[in-house]
Amino acid sequence: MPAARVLIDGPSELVFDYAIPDGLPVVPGCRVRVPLRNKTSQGTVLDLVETPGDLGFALRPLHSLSDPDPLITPKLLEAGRWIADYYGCSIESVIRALLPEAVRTEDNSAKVRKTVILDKDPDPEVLAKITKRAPKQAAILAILAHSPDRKIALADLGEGASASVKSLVKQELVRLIEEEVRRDPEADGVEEILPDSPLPLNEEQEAALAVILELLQAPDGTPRQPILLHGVTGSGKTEVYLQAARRTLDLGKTVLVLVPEISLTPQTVRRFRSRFADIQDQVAVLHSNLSQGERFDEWHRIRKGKARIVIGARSAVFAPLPDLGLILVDEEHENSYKQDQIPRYHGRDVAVLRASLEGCPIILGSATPSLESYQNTLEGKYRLLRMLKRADGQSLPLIRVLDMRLESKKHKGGMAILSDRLRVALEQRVAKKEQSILFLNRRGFARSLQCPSCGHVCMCPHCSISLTYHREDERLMCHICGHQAVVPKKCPECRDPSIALQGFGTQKVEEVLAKVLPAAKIARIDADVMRKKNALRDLLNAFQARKIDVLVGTQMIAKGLHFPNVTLVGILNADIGLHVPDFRSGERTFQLMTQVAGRAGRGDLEGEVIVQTFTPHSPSIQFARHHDFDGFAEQELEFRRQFEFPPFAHCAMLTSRSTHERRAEFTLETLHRRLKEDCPPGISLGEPMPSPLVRSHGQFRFQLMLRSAKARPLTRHVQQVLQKTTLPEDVTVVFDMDAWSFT
Ligand SMILES: Nc1ncnc2c1ncn2[C@@H]1O[C@H](COP(=O)(O)OP(=O)(O)OP(=O)(O)O)[C@@H](O)[C@H]1O
Ligand SMILES: [Zn+2]
Ligand SMILES: [Zn+2]
Repeated sequence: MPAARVLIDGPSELVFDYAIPDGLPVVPGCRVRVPLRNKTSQGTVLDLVETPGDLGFALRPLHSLSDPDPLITPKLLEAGRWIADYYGCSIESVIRALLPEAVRTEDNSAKVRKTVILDKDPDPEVLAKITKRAPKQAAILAILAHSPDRKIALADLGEGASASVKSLVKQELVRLIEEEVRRDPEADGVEEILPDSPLPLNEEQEAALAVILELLQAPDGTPRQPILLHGVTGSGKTEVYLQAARRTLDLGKTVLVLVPEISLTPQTVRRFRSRFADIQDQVAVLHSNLSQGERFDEWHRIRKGKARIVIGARSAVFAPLPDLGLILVDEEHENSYKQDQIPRYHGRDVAVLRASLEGCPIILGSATPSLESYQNTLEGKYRLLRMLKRADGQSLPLIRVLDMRLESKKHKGGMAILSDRLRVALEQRVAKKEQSILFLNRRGFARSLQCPSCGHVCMCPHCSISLTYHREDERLMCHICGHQAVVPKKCPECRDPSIALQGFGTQKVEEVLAKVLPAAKIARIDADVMRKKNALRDLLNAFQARKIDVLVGTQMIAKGLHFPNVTLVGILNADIGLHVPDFRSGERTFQLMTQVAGRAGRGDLEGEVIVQTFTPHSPSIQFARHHDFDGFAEQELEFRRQFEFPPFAHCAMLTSRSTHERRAEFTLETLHRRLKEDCPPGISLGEPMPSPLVRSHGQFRFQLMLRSAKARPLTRHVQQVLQKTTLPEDVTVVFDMDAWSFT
């Protein structure tokens, strides 16, 4: 007799076996009610297990199914197990991600309303009788006959109608049912959706779509290689996604679209809504502002196959779509796909896994592919498709790199925010009624030491990343190998004593602009604006309507914006991101520059990009300037190979945190010592050291980097050590596999 192995809801991760009552169709993924001590609890069936006959006691039977169908499909459950194993987290934490809170709690049960339905008109004779004897009932019949779909909510018939309806039901003239109503997140109708139709594709798009269609139509069970679609900014990737999605729906299958963050990609979402305006009720957009009730309804609409296109950020990778036919991952290089809380999965990587389990094609698209995905194409794991021309026939914008060391001299040692060149370019645009966007690079934080006159940055001699400045003890430290140096009194390069920290914010930029461009309308997008509901959308709409001349923002607005009247894009401090202690800093700078530059010249007008930097010769800036992804990738991959960084190794972070500095440090040192004992071959263990952000939210943080060509042995080794180590109560230890953040 198989028993059900049930994971009980709740933080304690209890797992018990229960006997299955006869005839109850229990399968893995089902939600069940079970007896626990003297109460009833809910849980999720993880597995069916054979119990030995001589257990010596009888297993308690489970009570019932909470839902007639398994809420987690076998494939999603399998993906869940993979995540737990790969990222070293508990299956309970993964189940929480698979089944959102809103779906697990029973209080959010579907909203139903009583609805009266008229299936056929009553005989004229019968009707005549009713009209005479019961005019109220006759009136209800008349209303129904004229209602859309010949049905109406009981509540809409007004008070006191239920007795009449009851009587009509008794006479079998109408039916009364309980109908589920959708809590429609778009019901407030804030945005009008204008339908649009497919564009005739150009040659490159046609070729890309043909490959995707071939995979779509391949017989079930054919292995399908993931596709990396490298298309330059404005090459029309979205159009390819839209047409591939339509074909998938035509085949009777469903489509999952992952975007970096819904609030940051309003234009992409709007294009999907417009293209599928004819089947608007089949489109589900999962964003973080959904109420619990709305989330519950959308989730069930998806599971029942009513919503056949799902657009969402990383957690949508678990959307319970039946018959999944296609997965699209837009801007696959974006680091927001990595979840920064347990379970710390990477949405793109889980999407690739899910596609392989579901046997469906997956397209990873980007103008600046991640080196991980690109390396996978070089190794033949993924297939590379390219679109190197802009869809509208325009050329890629001209990029000018401005050496800010010269500007700084002009401003007598002070930091120039706006070069003369950029200021003049802005003035010209304002005069011509063309629009400009200015980006301020705020990735990481300016903790590296950079000389304002020559641009020199203090680097680690062993790791080729910048050293981090620690104010507390006036030291520079490498966050990979632990190398330490004293803060130089003069720039080692040019002897300038004003070597200093740099950093300014969007607000400061707005102030400066207001002074130099008094006639211009200037608006700013930053974290403050993002916190207000609809503020971003309203701002972008105003920009679209040309009510704003200059838009200032951080790179968080760089994604997917398409404004034909923008002819100038400025990047104020292109190299700040280069000097954060992160081996991906060069890659991020290249991506940022390319993406941001791609916002210029997207209409009939030609675009210009001005990049201000203290390190004009840095390779990421030069390759971006020449729109040379391959050149950049070749050089950067060589560096990663030499220093054993991803994609040539998996890189994990172990972090300890506590309000108690010594205890956090001591804990990590203990773990380090234990990790060192019988460390499996192939794992390279870094040294424990303070995190770059050594104090955050009142907690002290220490970190340790681990690298390994193979992921599993690393995760297992760390898990084993963690399991046999008792941590002090006030210390939290976090393990992050394939880490994307090193601060
Ligand atoms: N075949 C086509 N013919 C004409 N215009 C097209 C075609 N395909 C796309 N476009 C238009 O070109 C512009 C850029 O396309 P799209 O935004 O899809 O590019 P993208 O590759 O997704 O860009 P990005 O990566 O920069 O966000 C859009 O205005 C789109 O409507
Ligand atoms: Zn210098
Ligand atoms: Zn180092």
